[in-house]
Amino acid sequence: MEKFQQSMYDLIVETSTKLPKDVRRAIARAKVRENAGTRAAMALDTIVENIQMADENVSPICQDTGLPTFKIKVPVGVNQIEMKKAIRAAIAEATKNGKLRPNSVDSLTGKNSGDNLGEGVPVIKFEQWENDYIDVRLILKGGGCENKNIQYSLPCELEGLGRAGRDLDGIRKCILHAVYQAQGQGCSAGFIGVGIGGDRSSGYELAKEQLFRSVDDVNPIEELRQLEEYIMENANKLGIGTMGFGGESTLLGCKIGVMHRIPASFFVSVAYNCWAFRRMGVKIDPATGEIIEWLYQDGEDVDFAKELEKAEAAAALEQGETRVIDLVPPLSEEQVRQLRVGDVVRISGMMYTGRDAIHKYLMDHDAPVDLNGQIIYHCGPVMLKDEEGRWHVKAAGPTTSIREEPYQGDIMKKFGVRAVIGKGGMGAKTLQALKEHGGVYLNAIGGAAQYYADCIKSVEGVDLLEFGIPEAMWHLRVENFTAVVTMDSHGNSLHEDVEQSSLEKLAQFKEPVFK
Ligand SMILES: O=C(O)C[C@H](O)C(=O)O
Ligand code: SF4
Repeated sequence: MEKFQQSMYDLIVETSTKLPKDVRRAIARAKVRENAGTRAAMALDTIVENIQMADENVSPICQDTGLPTFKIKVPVGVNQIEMKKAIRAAIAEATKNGKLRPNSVDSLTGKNSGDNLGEGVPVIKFEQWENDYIDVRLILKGGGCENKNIQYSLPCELEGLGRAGRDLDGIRKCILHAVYQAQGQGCSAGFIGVGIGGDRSSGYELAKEQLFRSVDDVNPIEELRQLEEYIMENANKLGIGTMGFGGESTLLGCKIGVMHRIPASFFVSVAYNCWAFRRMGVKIDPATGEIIEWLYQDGEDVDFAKELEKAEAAAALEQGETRVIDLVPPLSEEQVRQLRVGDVVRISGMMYTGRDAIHKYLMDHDAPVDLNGQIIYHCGPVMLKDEEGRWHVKAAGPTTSIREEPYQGDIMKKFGVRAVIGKGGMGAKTLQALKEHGGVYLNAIGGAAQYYADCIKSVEGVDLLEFGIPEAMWHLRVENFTAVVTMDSHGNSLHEDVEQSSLEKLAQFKEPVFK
């Protein structure tokens, strides 16, 4: 088994940097479905470009490399303790090389371990089987989509859909609702795994297990095959679209599993995965530890380079209609008040990262830099330090902004911040503050971590690094950083509009379908 650690390192790097073929095909299908020239089509073009860049740079597709979860099947007699050690060493190595973001945080002290190791992290689950090879599957599921997982206890009342009973039709309603409640915040278009039955923990476990199925497989249970097909057809009618921008592609895959339950409980658990669906698998020779075969690689590959050529043509078409505005901070109130939902902005100059820890800190501390007229970027990047002590950005896409909702408006007013960049949009409190203070919310494309890293020309400083790499305040000099205005200073919010219209569409699915 001497090669096992190297094999695990290769599996981690491949999973973080290259999407499997079945996922690529699903994304290509979404592109075909999307109407050219729309914001959703533009978002999909950025996603495709990002996938291509991650391939070429062998760098993380998304900066959030998740909570690494390994599912391993071993022949009887294989030493699981040694395997665990090798996996932990491979994880630490991949983190050191910038293939994973240091993502393991002590839940009580908030301290980042720095190497992705920690209490219960990574997750490694073993099972024995009677085959003569080892099967290792890995999923890197990020926090934004993990936060959109949801569990229903039937019977229940669902917004838009009414009563959901303890039957197939009740399950149907839960799944549609799960897609609706995620909106664009889990970086739609997404993939869902559904677990029917079990208890609260085994139900979620079953839901996550479904994410290891191939996107193109067919459910062997006839009712579930029908339900999967129904969901794929109808969830895309909710009009949430890529990034929640509205559009035709909201869901890229739906896999449903079932297990027994106890009489009093009836859970439907849904695991939501973003478009950056990073899961991979290998077969391993138990004698040497070498990789015998890569999984999820059947069928046709998608040539995203060709897709990009088509995208360029569409973008040229679109530019005539959309206002594209160049911004160089510091921004004045007047400049910001001129921006309207739907405008595209291109930023050159400085921006400062700030996410959960920074927002909480700024509520009762001074800012380490003058933020007057500046832009805060909701981002937890992957950073590497070179031998001379200079920092380099390895991946830097936006994080889910709604987590900062309790703080954002107050922080903008307190420090004179004029714009925030993130993804998924923010709520009523921030919208009100944008109006009162003269501010704007800019939506970047979630998961496009290579695309944005490329816009960052230098790292000019860092504050509060004691919060850990993802949570520190990084001072970034950018060039032509592109984002869409989705909330403006006149009370308009694209997110509010899409949420409202998708709720109306959800209500169309109220009547029973499966008797
Ligand atoms: O932690 C992050 O960088 C992002 C997270 O995955 C998110 O979707 O908000
Ligand atoms: S930022 Fe988006 S793409 Fe990245 S892990 Fe979070 S949900 Fe997924």
